[in-house]
Amino acid sequence: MPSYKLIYFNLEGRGEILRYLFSYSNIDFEDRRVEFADWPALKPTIPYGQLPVVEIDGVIYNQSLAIGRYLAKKAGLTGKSELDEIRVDALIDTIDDFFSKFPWMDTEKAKKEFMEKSSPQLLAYLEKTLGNNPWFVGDSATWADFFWDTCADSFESYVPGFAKDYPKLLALKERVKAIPTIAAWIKKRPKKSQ
Ligand SMILES: N[C@@H](CCC(=O)N[C@@H](CS)C(=O)NCC(=O)O)C(=O)O
Repeated sequence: MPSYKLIYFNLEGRGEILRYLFSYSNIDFEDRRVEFADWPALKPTIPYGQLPVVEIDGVIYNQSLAIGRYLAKKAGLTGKSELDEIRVDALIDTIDDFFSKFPWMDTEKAKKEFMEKSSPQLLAYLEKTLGNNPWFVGDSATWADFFWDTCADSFESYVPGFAKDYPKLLALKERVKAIPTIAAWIKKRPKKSQ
């Protein structure tokens, strides 16, 4: 088994999907959390100067979704057919587009306004895709379900209740969190949350 070190800030954000995927598969990983004060010194040593990265047997790999897809493949979480893989990737990319546009560094007011204006399109799409099924794609969980949960937790920490009118999407989050290996991770992870 290779050795894995996840390097990310001391928050959930873009690192949490990788922590979920490691945990889901019971893969041991070092969860290195960088303090913001230490980041300027570390940044020039990181490919493309952004986190998260994962060090696998001493080699650094960047881009959270490239790493996520690698881990999801190992875990059988990318979809059961090639066409299901398209559906899973489309969900991942759609949620990621939204995550990238969210004004993380702006004021609380700007975040709330962004959410009010832009989230209905995302949430309606996600709810329609889910329909009355337990998971977004196929008859079992994929990493798109996990990604929705981790990203929604980040949005929720800034704009509480942003998805309150979408009970099926909230129930999906609960289903993800109830998966035993994910529940075990959530129980043991640092309480600081974003
Ligand atoms: N597409 C990249 C985005 C990475 C990214 O935006 N990382 C942010 C934190 S979430 C970062 O490293 N910010 C610090 C910086 O750019 O100096 C990924 O998914 O890994």
